[in-house]
Amino acid sequence: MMNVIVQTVNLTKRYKKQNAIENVNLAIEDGAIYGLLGPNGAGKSTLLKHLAGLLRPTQGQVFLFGEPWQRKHLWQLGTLIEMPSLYGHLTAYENLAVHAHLLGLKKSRISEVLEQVELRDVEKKRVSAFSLGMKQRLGIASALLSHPRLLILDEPTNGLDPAGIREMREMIQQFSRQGITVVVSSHILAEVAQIVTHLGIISKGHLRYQGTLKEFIAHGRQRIELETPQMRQAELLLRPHFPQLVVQDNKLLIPAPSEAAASIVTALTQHNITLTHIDSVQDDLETLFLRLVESDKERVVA
Ligand SMILES: Nc1ncnc2c1ncn2[C@@H]1O[C@H](COP(=O)(O)OP(=O)(O)OP(=O)(O)O)[C@@H](O)[C@H]1O
Repeated sequence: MMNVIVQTVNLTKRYKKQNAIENVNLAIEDGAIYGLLGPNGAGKSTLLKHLAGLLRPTQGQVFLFGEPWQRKHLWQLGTLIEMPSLYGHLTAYENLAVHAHLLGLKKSRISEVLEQVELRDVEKKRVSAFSLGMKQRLGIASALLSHPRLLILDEPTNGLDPAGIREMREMIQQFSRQGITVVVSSHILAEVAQIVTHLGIISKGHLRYQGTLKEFIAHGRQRIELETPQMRQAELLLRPHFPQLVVQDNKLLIPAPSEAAASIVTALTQHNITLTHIDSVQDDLETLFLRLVESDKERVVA
């Protein structure tokens, strides 16, 4: 069995009248790249702040590394939540030196983390001249200083251009290869889908899905799409077997796995119905994600 290093049990945070998160049971395995996905206001930051000890739960518990949350865990935890706090008038190196000093770390560690986030050649540049992406990377460098086992990145791709997003993805994969478990939140599935091993989907404060990316993809509905000049006959023939089939854009859409295609072709051929096109189609990740999130639209978090 895999080692779960982050766990929340019925985690609930209430702000005045509203639960920002409600009964969230998160389980993150050691070595995972866990994508926490959800639309704006879903509760991602609130959840991650609890893991970082920045918020206290209204109800429920947080466990890190198999123990109830404790301050000592901060040594094994690197976080980038909201904008990193940086001194614009100081250089990248000096910014990290401030943190390294507070943590009692050797100066050599600063160069190592600057290397890891590829900022070594601009380490003498003032941070006020940095782009957003460079600032994000410097924030991550700071989070890496204490050799964390677990890295929590809240929307690190927010506001980055496509090249910056790709660099961030590559960096996360690199951290993972070094043995760091990474939790990364985003409101855009496509930005992290290529790299995550696990997904948690949160909507209106509820964790709506949690599992491996593979399991998530398997959730996608499969359908067979076919085209024929004898649409009406084909529909009449197939509807008794597939009551949920629909006709759309001159195609028959049949909710069925790809294995059903062979028997469909046989049945149509036996009835002299000509097929001009047949294909097996699976919902893409974005469609699945939106379906989960939208099915929650009417839900009221009280
Ligand atoms: N300090 C606060 N006081 C009152 N309500 C808050 C506070 N912080 C967050 N909320 C509310 O809790 C809910 C969840 O917010 P949260 O910031 O965790 O969402 P999010 O998924 O991180 O969103 P985003 O992608 O926009 O950052 C929202 O409805 C938000 O308005």
